[in-house]
Amino acid sequence: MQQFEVNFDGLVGPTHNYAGLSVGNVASQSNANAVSNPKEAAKQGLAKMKALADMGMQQGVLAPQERPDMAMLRRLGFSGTDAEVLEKAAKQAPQVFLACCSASSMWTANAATVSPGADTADGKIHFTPANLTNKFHRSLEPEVTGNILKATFADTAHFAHHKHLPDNEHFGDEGAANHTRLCSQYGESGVELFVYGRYAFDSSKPAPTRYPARQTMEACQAVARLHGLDEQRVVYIQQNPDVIDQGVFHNDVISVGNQNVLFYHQQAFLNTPAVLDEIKAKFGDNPLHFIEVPTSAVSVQDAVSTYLFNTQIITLPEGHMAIIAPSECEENAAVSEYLKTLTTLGSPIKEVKFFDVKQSMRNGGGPACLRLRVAMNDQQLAATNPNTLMNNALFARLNQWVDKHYRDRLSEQDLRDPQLLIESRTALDELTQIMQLGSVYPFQQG
Ligand SMILES: N=C(N)NCCC[C@H](NC(=O)CCC(=O)O)C(=O)O
Repeated sequence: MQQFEVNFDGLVGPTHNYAGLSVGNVASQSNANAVSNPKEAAKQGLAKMKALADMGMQQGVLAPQERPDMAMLRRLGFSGTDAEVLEKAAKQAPQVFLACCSASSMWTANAATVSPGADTADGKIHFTPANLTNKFHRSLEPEVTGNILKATFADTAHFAHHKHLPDNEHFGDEGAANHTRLCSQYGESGVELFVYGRYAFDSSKPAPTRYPARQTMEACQAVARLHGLDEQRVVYIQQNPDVIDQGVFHNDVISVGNQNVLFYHQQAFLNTPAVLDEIKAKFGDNPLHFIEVPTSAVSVQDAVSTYLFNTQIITLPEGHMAIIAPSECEENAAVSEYLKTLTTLGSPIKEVKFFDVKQSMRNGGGPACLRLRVAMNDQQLAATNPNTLMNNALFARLNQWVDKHYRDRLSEQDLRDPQLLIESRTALDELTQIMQLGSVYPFQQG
């Protein structure tokens, strides 16, 4: 039986824009009100997906969500025709309106936490959509995320879907962005690392003071329980509150792992030596590589501005690993210098490949934010909706679809245009046919 890690990247939605919605996310805040280019954003994402597929990787696509979120605007009391709802919301509550327009579901590292069958009690792949409670615009995602995941991984013989955790900050959950799995081979049982920023029910514990900790310890434990994980193969790690206060709003901004490699910044975690000891003990005797990047080589500030750790570490069919980095890493002297030495350290990482995902980076989303990892075997892959898997035909079809429906310029003013809502729904309706997802969107159900 063959084993793979399949990356499911989020397709950028037609309303991709910069609204400064994420307090604690430096890029989001500093690009507030910049003019976006949804067409370019979607194409940058598709180019990355195609490049990985061309490297021999299994690559999937997750559909974007319906925005503006008309159901939410109506739930919040804006009434009338669709055009009237948009107009009233934009005028009376501009920040609420902008939140309901965000294309943030593109960052599928926050779509869900996924545990492969090798780790779960029943041998199925388990999915729990993230509730994303800390940011209103992101809290709009989990229901439809669940629909899209079920349409992509429909076969209940292989896949188990849970409801997202309670919509409350006590169970704040940001999905795979705070979850890493270490293993020797993808099909063998691994050690799952759950990283949290604070304790919800114990205020005596350390917590950041400037920016929010989005993920709680209690949420991590709930997901591990739901997925039927063995506690002897789970490590709960507290993120260093000082780095959250410097803009590390998710663990995947300061640490990333793949198979037997954990790549992390010196300041990423609290009590690092104890954390590493626990990982080693639970991982067992097979070789394990900890690559710690010292502050003297790369500052936390450079890590945040270049997204050195929001890289994808992938195992190529040839057997060695490559690191997929945003082009910002190449443009920063300290980080590009570090990456040159990284491939000579004797670890499995032998290659660095740079990608331009600037449209996403300006909102604080690097290559790793754009993908959800699902480790699976060939039977599970065969049970996955084949129309979501990247190949030459799907790449060409999705590029055509983007060309037909997406704008190349979007400002705050444009978001209230009722025509944009019609364009977006027309595009998504067609997409559900291309990807054979069924009626996953509220506008298709009402
Ligand atoms: N690190 C990972 N895995 N994901 C990155 C998510 C970026 C996203 N940005 C935003 O939602 C900005 C939207 C705006 O400001 O318009 C967020 O902060 O949740």
